Amino acid sequence: MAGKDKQGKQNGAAGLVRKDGSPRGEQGKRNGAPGSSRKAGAPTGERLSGGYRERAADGGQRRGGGANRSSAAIGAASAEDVKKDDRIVVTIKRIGINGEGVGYFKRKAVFVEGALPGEVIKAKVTRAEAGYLNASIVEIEKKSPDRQKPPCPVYEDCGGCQLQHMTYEAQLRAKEELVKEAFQRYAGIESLPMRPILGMDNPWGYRNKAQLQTGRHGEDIVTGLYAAGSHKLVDIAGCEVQHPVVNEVIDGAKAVLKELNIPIYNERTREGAVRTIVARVGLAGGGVQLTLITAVDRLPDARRLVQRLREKLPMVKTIAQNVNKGKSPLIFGERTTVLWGDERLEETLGDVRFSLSPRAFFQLNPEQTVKLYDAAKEAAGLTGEELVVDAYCGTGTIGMWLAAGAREVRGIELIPEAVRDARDNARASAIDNARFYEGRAEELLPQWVDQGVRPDVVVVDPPRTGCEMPLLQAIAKARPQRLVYVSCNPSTLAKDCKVLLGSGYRLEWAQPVDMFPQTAHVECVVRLYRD
Ligand SMILES: C[S@@+](CC[C@H](N)C(=O)[O-])C[C@H]1O[C@@H](n2cnc3c(N)ncnc32)[C@H](O)[C@@H]1O
Repeated sequence: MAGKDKQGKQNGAAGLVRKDGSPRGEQGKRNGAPGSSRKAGAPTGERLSGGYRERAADGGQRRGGGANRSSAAIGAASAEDVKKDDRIVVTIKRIGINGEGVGYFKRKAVFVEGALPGEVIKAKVTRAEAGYLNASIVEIEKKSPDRQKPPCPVYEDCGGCQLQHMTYEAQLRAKEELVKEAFQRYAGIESLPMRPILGMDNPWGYRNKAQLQTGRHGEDIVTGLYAAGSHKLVDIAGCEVQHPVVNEVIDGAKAVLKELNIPIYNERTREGAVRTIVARVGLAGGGVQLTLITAVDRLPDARRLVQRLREKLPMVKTIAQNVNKGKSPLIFGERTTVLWGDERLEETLGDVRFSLSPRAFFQLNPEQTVKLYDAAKEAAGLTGEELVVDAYCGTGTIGMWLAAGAREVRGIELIPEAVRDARDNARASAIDNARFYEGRAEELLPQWVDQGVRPDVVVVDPPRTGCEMPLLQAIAKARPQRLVYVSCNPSTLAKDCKVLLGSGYRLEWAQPVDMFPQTAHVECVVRLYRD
């Protein structure tokens, strides 16, 4: 999944904040099985919870000689005896899929938020299940050299990033390990042919879009994310993973809303007008698209508001209003009106052009998206003769990336709006050998195969849950020579690869790409082939 923005989801599903201020991870953050991916509110590129406050950074010089112990019970004889609130000492082995440290207590997996590989942690058990323990840091007995002070002052509360307490080099290593470990565990591949992860030279300021809830702290307007399950809005002004121009526009818009006394929406009372500010910067020189999402039809003082925004923020090329009166976690409502400026933001990714309406999806980290798509192109190994199926195609970007090298591309996508965008984007880029079909990949591809369609290359880029079995079966039946699997979830990637390996494919290489530095996300392209 490449830089998916999940436009619809509110960031507010992220972030746990303990009332007592102790490290997070104690309030059922891990609701599913260990290592399971977070589904709700945890799409790629969107905000995940997982900040952490280091409590006892004593450099590992504490009593007890913990540094030499792999794990030790404090008040418990075996892993099965361990209960909530018990203290244990655990050595962290690796980073888990949500950015937490993973260790073992008497062979039982322990998930410790904020802990790093190599660290020895005295931890308090926050959840004791048959197969795993969740625990929070009480004290770091041995500290990793990879630990750093998170640059962001609201790292813990915001929850948008999970790995700021780790150096970037260590983040990249941890992501490679995540991929390897998933293939060992779920596909039985001990020695994955994996290329070094593609990271960023500057792992900050890469997000081209912010969509922030608005609220008031006294006189001030704040923009940020709601901590999960609460009405606490964490102000993330100046967020360092956002593009600086995006931050500038958010700040300027806030100042104008305050100056004109525009009513800010109150999540609790459900009164007020402006509930979300969305700013997207076009890196191809298109300026900034600014959208105010309101809980009311009429934006108060709209004329003066537009005028002041234009004066204060000359980089803004579109000012739009979207109306969302709903209670659901979706950010955008159905109706968007451009109040001033360009209807669309013109963007490019390589040679592909995008004409983006305020709601349209676009990759959040274009620099890394190009690396991901280039890896997909290499994996596809096109000669100009191929029929390529791009399953789960979203707005069609991967298919369009490949179209020039293929005879024909057929994209399949579930969401009608995305299919329309894909068609528009293909037209804008004068790509005439790509068609986009609305439907379920696991239904359409089997139908096509039954009708005798035989793709030479299939690309899949499914949601975190991975591919549906009927799709994998249809691929096995159609026997495309090359299979390109693009994934944002190493676990489901490895599981699906196991099925594909069982149906005659071989795995040539895996290429991890760091689409979202400072977060626990890792994308991966895998090339599979058969003779
Ligand atoms: C990970 S995104 C991939 C987007 C695209 N390949 C890109 O690079 O931007 C997954 C896409 O699959 C779509 N999707 C989810 N379930 C689907 C299904 N059963 N059949 C087809 N598309 C589906 C989602 O709407 C989403 O656009």
